[in-house]
Amino acid sequence: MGSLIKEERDDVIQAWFMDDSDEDQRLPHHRNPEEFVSYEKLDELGVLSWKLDADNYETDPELKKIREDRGYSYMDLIEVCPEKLPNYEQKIKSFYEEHLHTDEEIRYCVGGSGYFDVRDRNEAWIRIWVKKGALIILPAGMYHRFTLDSNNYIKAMRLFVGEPIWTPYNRPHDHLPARKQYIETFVEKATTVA
Ligand SMILES: CSCCC(=O)/C(O)=C/O
Ligand SMILES: [Fe+2]
Repeated sequence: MGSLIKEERDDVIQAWFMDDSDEDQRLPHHRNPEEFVSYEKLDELGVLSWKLDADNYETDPELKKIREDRGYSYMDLIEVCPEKLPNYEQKIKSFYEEHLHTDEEIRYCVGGSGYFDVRDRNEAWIRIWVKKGALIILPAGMYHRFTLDSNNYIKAMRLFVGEPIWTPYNRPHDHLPARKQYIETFVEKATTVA
């Protein structure tokens, strides 16, 4: 995972660069050889992650603190499977269209698993596999998509600051302020390093 020291998070979150194959989106799509992506690299892209106690999410003090620190007042649960999600086929298709949101996308996997794919600075796809216990935050303005894996089920907590806005803006939506601000963070980081 880029670092030789194993982290607790590795059990529930893994990330790797994707191959270019058009095969079933629910397959892992590793490159050959596999190229894993470190948390540091995800962090540079603005993607944050934690491993939490998903069996006790209702009382978990760590989740409570993250919500308080980041102002996540809204919370609901979504189950992605044909029996539980209305308009399942349509939703699955739209989740996998490359899109961005004008706010963070915060998802906490409390059951099942799935893949969040995000673009790196060179437009390569990074696949982030989340399993039970993984909380991830994708920054506003980042192009991404979501698919179930071959287990075909995820139960996720959705968090938000205030009233949620779920609108996906399919690529291209480069003119949106959220996208411009996201790009600007790279420019700022590059300037700071130089
Ligand atoms: C696992 S939650 C469903 C996916 C979703 O809400 C989203 O916006 C994907 O980008
Ligand atoms: Fe999204």
